[in-house]
Amino acid sequence: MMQQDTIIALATPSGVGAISVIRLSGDKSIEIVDTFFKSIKKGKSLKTQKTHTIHLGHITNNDIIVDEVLVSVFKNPNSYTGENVVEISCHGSSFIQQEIIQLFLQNGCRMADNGEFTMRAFLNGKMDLSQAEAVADVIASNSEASHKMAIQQMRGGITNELKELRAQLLDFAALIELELDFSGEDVEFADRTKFKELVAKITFVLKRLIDSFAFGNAMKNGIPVAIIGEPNVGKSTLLNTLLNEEKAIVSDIAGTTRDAIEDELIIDGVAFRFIDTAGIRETKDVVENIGIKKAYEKAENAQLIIFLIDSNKFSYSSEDFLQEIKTIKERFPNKRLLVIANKIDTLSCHDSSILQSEIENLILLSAKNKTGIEELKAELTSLVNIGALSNNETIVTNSRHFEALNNALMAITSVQEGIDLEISTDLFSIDIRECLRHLGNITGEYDVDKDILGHIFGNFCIGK
Ligand SMILES: Nc1nc2c(c(=O)[nH]1)N(C=O)[C@@H](CNc1ccc(C(=O)N[C@@H](CCC(=O)O)C(=O)O)cc1)CN2
Ligand SMILES: Nc1nc2c(ncn2[C@@H]2O[C@H](COP(=O)(O)OP(=O)(O)OP(=O)(O)O)[C@@H](O)[C@H]2O)c(=O)[nH]1
Ligand SMILES: [Mg+2]
Repeated sequence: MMQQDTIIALATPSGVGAISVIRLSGDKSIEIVDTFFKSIKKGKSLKTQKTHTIHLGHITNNDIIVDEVLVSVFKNPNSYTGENVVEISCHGSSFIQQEIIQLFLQNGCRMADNGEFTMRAFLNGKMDLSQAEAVADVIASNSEASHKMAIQQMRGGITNELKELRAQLLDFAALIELELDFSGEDVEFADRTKFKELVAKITFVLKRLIDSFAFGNAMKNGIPVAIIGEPNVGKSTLLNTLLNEEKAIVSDIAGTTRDAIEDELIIDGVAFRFIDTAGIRETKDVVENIGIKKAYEKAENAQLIIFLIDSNKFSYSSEDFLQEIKTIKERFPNKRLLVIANKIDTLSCHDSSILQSEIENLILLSAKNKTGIEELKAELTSLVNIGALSNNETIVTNSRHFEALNNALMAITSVQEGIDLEISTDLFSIDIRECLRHLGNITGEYDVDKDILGHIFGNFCIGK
């Protein structure tokens, strides 16, 4: 499916830089650039150059030199898009970038849409859809973990995981459908034992991939960590200390924070999204109550909860202190909870050692004096199991893939039920086809809906 137009876009960020790259793709890209390119070697034409070669010369317009440039030539089908591609590396002035792009727009090119280079790479079979999607993730990755997952995906992670199983299922689908053609004659082409094994294997792999999504999604977008506790315990101070920035207002007035305030911090290659919330207490203030409700919601949706208590509370009453921890644990029975005693600087050494010894797994820190912060960070990273990442297991991070995997699992479960109930083959052959369709959706194997492509590539930047 060859695209007709030759497209052009700035591949590097707009604005001034040392060098900028302008990229063209399409049938006519080489000859269009050739018209305005004067090689330093007299009479050298780009059209006769080999693929993957670089040429020094000038881009000229009506004999006026626009810039001295390096031009790279990639020839169909040996390029990123699979089409003829030309890249012009010019000096990174905004004026030069615009002059060159305008020149080619007036001479047979059109502006590329968002992600159109990568969409063409997909349409020309250079990569499958899940790999093309991963290109956007690679560009967006901002931590070691998100980068690792995106690169793995771009290299075909999920595709490789499913390719073989899908091919085997396809074979069975064909055999079973063949049986249907001979339905009167009671023949069995498909080996039932092998088929059952395959269905079990597919179910197993799908479940593992589906299970990886919660982790993968959190790692990609930053693991949400809600900071909650009573007013004035130092939640906003902790947020600011972690971020090393005066992000939230701090004051000794109880009820300072109303709205949830959040920002991302990368610790040991993992992105965490810390969410400071309104202090939880009984109040008649309408706005404050909205904030408190929100605090509970944030905690509910977070992956981890940091529960902050003022250490001084322990000095007044260790029972109240313990009761508060108990209450919050009961409120969030299914959450990872980190209990932190703050303002440890105001406690005597004696009191803090009692505190430490009496309560298990308590982290003591001073958000204000920045002590105990490294211990907290170490605790946070230890709670995140990045073992899966280092084992190079495929981790699903894309919600479109997650949905397709769930649909495929539903279909294969129906197949399994069909086998168990020994219903006639023609009934579950539909479910096999359904499963194949959903698996094919991930890689874009079947005719992909134009809207879906538009949606996927519309989120890319221009020039990618
Ligand atoms: N200058 C530049 N840098 C870039 C890209 C690009 O398009 N241009 N890329 C864009 O994202 C990435 C690299 N990806 C690329 C993937 C394939 C091919 C390519 O030419 N493939 C051919 C030939 C392979 C060969 O024979 O060496 C092919 O697949 O047939 C180029 C870049 C990152 N860096
Ligand atoms: N001594 C001491 N004071 C602290 C510490 N952390 C915070 N504070 C002080 O405690 C007061 C309340 O701090 P905030 O960070 O605004 O408390 P908060 O939990 O966000 O309060 P609300 O937003 O009202 O729920 C401020 O005066 C801080 O300076 C600490 O570690 N030691
Ligand atoms: Mg606050």
